[in-house]
Amino acid sequence: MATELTAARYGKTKVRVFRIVREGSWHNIVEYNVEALVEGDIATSYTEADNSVVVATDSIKNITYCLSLHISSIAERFALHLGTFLVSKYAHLSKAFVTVEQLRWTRIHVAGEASPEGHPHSFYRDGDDKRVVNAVVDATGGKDKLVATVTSGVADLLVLKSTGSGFTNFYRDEYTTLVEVDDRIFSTSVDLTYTFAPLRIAAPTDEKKLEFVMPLQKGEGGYAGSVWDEEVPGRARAATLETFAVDESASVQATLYKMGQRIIAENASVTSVSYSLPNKHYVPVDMKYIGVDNLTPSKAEVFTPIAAPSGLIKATISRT
Ligand SMILES: O=c1[nH]c(=O)c2[nH]c(=O)[nH]c2[nH]1
Repeated sequence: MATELTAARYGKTKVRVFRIVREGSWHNIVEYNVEALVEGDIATSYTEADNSVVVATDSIKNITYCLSLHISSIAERFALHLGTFLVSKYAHLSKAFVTVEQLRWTRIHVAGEASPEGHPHSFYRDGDDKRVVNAVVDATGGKDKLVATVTSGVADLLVLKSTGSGFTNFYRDEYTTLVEVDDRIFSTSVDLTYTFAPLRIAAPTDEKKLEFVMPLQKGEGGYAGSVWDEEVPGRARAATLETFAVDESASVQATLYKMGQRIIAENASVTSVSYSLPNKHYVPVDMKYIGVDNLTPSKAEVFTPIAAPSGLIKATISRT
């Protein structure tokens, strides 16, 4: 029997990092869940039990912690830093795939407090949605010609509107039982990713590569391609929420497209936007048994949330 190793990638996942950035008594915090996987000349570790080519996943975890000392609040920057480090430090590793999931921590505001920016060291979790960054750092064209592809976005942003949504004029045939409605609940858990133009990254020159800090901020130079814009995550989240709220939704599909159009329009560095939107159905309860009309869409007040099945609407909108 002939076999061949056709793909191989390994690394550490679920590396949990919490970092305090101390500016005297003023603290900034970030919490990341990190995955860092690598590809390269590692085939013999699978095919010949040759561990000499394996940078242990434990070491990859340790590197993640070390680079955490350089964390800024910009998850993209951290992901690129880690990916660049891995392919620069190890000659035989040619690609790094880094995913950073950032959890929400928002500063608490205390009534009468001195600082309008909030409490110096106290925070709360103000939502279960996460910022998610995927960075691929590719050294296959040479260690001095690193190319990075970055997609960022939001996961698990749960939204609901109680009207301003309908679904009519859909295709009908012998399988159609769905009734047209001009008023319904629209709820979804937004998964959004947006892609930046590929970046060229200056190879680290620092001998001690741990001290190498990514030259990724505006004006620092060292990379070509799109201009890095730290405001994109906030704008993309706001565009998603606001479009969802104000759109007189003809369908999940139509609202999704408007959200994507707005993100592309507002963010020059974004080349494409993808959404994955489950249509979380809420079914009006038939309350005829107590003489209440709860089935007329615009009058319905009592619903059963249906966990499964749900619709699932996906699309990518690209700049042309
Ligand atoms: O917005 C919607 N899009 C659909 O494709 C669909 N299909 C369905 O049954 N309900 C809905 N709603």
